[in-house]
Amino acid sequence: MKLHNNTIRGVHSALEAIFEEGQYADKVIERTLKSNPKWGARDRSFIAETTYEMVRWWRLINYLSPSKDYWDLFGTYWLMQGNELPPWEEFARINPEKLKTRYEALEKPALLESIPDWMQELGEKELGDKWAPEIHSLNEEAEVVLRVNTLKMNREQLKNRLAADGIRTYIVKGYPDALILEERQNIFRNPAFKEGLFEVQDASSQLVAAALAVEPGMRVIDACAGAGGKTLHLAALMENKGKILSMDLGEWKLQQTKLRARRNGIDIIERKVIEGSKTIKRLKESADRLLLDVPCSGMGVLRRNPDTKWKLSPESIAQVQETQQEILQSYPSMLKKGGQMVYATCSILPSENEKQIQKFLNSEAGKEFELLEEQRVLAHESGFDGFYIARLMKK
Ligand SMILES: C[S@@+](CC[C@H](N)C(=O)[O-])C[C@H]1O[C@@H](n2cnc3c(N)ncnc32)[C@H](O)[C@@H]1O
Repeated sequence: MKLHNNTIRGVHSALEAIFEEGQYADKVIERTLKSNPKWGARDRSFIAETTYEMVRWWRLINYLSPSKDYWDLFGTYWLMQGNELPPWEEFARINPEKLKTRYEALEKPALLESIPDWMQELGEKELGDKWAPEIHSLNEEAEVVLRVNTLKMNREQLKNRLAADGIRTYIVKGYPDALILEERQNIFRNPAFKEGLFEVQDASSQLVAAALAVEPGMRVIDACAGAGGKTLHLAALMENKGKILSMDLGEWKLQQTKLRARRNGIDIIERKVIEGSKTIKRLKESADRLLLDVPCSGMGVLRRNPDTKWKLSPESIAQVQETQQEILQSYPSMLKKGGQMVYATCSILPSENEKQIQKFLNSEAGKEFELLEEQRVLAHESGFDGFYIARLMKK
């Protein structure tokens, strides 16, 4: 592949914004591409992919690179990918043989997998033998997975519709609404997206709403709804009949659900900002089903958000664990007796998952609950994101 000076500069400025200004990788890439409308499709995908991969391998690249200069870092990455460097003076400091020898001598797993030392220790402690294959898998590029909006068409129809536009997809057993793109591309530009025929949602994430066993006509609360990915799926499973109360701390997040619901042809969603314990108390025993898609470390979705590796810390994980238990202690009061709830995270750490559920069940608030099933979805076993899903019933 031929390298172009200006696209490499685009990657440099994106990396600068991510590492020196602490901005989120996905937002930075979106902005970089938007501000340079002259770049063609190839240049765009080069910039997006290279930035993501350099963020993912940042620790290893920095270890192997002769300096912290962005040209040295890029050149090192380019060689690591098995490419050759053009004879540009920008790459004069890089010695491919030296780099290869240094790489081959590496033994430290945290360097080889390009993660912080604390993350390696935590992963080993929590997952034992499963950690090595899991982190290896979490370093791979994520696939683009669609969820067909069954309110508008079935999966086969969507598959054919996309095929007519030259977009090839395949299906995987066990995920009834999922279609996976054979080739990565900007699918949001396709008219089928604008018509609300699908959402982009990882296959593991699609298991969450499905686990809640909703039925048309039910009253459902999605208590950590964010921008509404699972809310939309719940509405489709309910055939757009009944009521979903979509709640979160921030109004701006819930606003996004409004637009998405309109595109999806959904009109059973009500939004409510959580203003404190009063909001929760007012909804006592009002829901047939409750989804707690709680905030988490995001350690199961490192494929999609590789910058999480560098933003997380043991302290931030401890803090989010506190929030998870607070939510478990208070929100289930919104569920009717005989109702069911799902607690889910996109983390692979038992301390955010099984251990939180056990702590809840052993507490006063958890006394009335029974654990019906739990699924630990690991990336290296499923091929998709890492998730945890527990279904409980209020007796
Ligand atoms: C994993 S995300 C939710 C993703 C969303 N369900 C989806 O499918 O797109 C967790 C959400 O919990 C929200 N959150 C954080 N603390 C909360 C709290 N105490 N109560 C309710 N929501 C909270 C965050 O704002 C965030 O949107």
